Amino acid sequence: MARVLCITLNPALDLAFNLDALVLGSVNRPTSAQLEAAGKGVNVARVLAELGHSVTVSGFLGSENDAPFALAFKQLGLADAFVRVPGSTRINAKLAEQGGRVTDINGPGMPINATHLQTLIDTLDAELSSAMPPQAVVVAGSLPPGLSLDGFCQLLEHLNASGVPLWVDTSGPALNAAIDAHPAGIKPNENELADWAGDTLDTTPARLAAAKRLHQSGIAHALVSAGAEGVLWVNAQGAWHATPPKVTATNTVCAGDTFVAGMLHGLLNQHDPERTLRFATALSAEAVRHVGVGNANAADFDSLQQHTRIRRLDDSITEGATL
Ligand SMILES: Nc1ncnc2c1ncn2[C@@H]1O[C@H](COP(=O)(O)OP(=O)(O)OP(=O)(O)O)[C@@H](O)[C@H]1O
Ligand SMILES: O=P(O)(O)OC[C@@]1(O)O[C@H](CO)[C@@H](O)[C@@H]1O
Repeated sequence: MARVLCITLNPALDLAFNLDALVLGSVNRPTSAQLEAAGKGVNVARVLAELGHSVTVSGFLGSENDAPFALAFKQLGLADAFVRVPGSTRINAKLAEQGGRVTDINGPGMPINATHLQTLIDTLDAELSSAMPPQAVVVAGSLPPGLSLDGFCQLLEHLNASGVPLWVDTSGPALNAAIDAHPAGIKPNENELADWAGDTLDTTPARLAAAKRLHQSGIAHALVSAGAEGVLWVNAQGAWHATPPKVTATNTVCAGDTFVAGMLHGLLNQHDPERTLRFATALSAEAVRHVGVGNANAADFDSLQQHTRIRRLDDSITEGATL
């Protein structure tokens, strides 16, 4: 099993409510509520740890409410390299209705300054130059207030310079900056990538063209996801489309993070591309059936994998996928 460093610059406590139907402007009484240490990189770390990898988590945490994170990291066996900064980590509300609609209310997060960023870079340097350095680094989620795009680029350049494959999953202007940094892997969804692509990506050919452009720009693993319509993957060995199995989607919040973790799991284990993509797609479909990340130990996980459709989109030779 591999060592992975998962960085969440703007983590969150996710407050997930299940509601029959959300009524705006009224008192809503959810049927259940759950508070969990989260944020995209933390979610990726959860999945990888459950799959048996050795995972270190880092980023910025508010020192005033870090107890639920410390507890979750202990329970999951995650090594905690988060930099504590004054203040409270944000709380993001996830309102899931019976019909499958999910409303996310994501707070801005705690302000970060240049000293905090330098402390983080020093912390990450220590991880990267340790006797057992990570075999992959993931940076996932939005940027906290005070962390400029220049600061983000500086961080990405620094991580890239270590030579460890870097995967980035973010949105908005930070996504464009990440693409320019040429990480090893990237997985925007079709809406997040539309701005960079200069077009709506509402068809498979449009998403394939965008994924090819991403790959040609120097990104080894270009992935574009589109919810239930599946995901496109372009790398040096070829191009694939995966269609997830049909499931009842009750909470899609962690689907993308589960997918990224599933891809890394396959690549780090040097599984072939089809097996890698099938596993990641089935695991992310598993995730949308409930609150939280996907569970590869679900009783019907084999069946979910069997009902995941993988299509090769080109004629090039398939070899083992590498990170
Ligand atoms: N309704 C669904 N049914 C089956 N699988 C789904 C569904 N929604 C998402 N998935 C799976 O999850 C993967 C990622 O989903 P999506 O494209 O919504 O990513 P995302 O927008 O990054 O997710 P997130 O909500 O975590 O930010 C998809 O490629 C698919 O495999
Ligand atoms: O505001 P960001 O950083 O873009 O997204 C944060 C977030 O919505 O992403 C995860 C799901 O992917 C949640 O755990 C978390 O609340």
